[in-house]
Amino acid sequence: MSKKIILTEEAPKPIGPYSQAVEVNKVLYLSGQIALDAESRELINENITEETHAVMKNIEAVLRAAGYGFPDVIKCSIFVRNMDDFTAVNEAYGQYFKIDPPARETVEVSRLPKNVNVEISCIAAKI
Ligand SMILES: C=C(N)C(=O)O
Repeated sequence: MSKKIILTEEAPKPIGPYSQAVEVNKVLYLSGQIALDAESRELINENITEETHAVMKNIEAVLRAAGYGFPDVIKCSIFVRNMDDFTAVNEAYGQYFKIDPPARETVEVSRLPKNVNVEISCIAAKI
């Protein structure tokens, strides 16, 4: 069994005791990403569409650092602070998964780190 910790400057540094991603036997477990800009560490949250795209950009950076891409993603978990954002989040998120989208759940939660509106984690695998 092999285990590799992924850390890239192209995505935000972890804001707690977790790794951006951990790869075990060609399966990549990504921590939840929020819309923090990797360089400025500022939140990108003018609106939920922009925020969701910023989250996906961070996910893409972590995937890329590990040698994966969106087509390798098999499962996502979406946490939103307001389920009224469901449609807008879907519209932005869906642009990254146009064919055979990953399995997924979307859950409304009372609060998220740094009071963001959306956090997304995922699992990718080299099949
Ligand atoms: C942002 C996170 N992934 C966390 O706090 O766990």
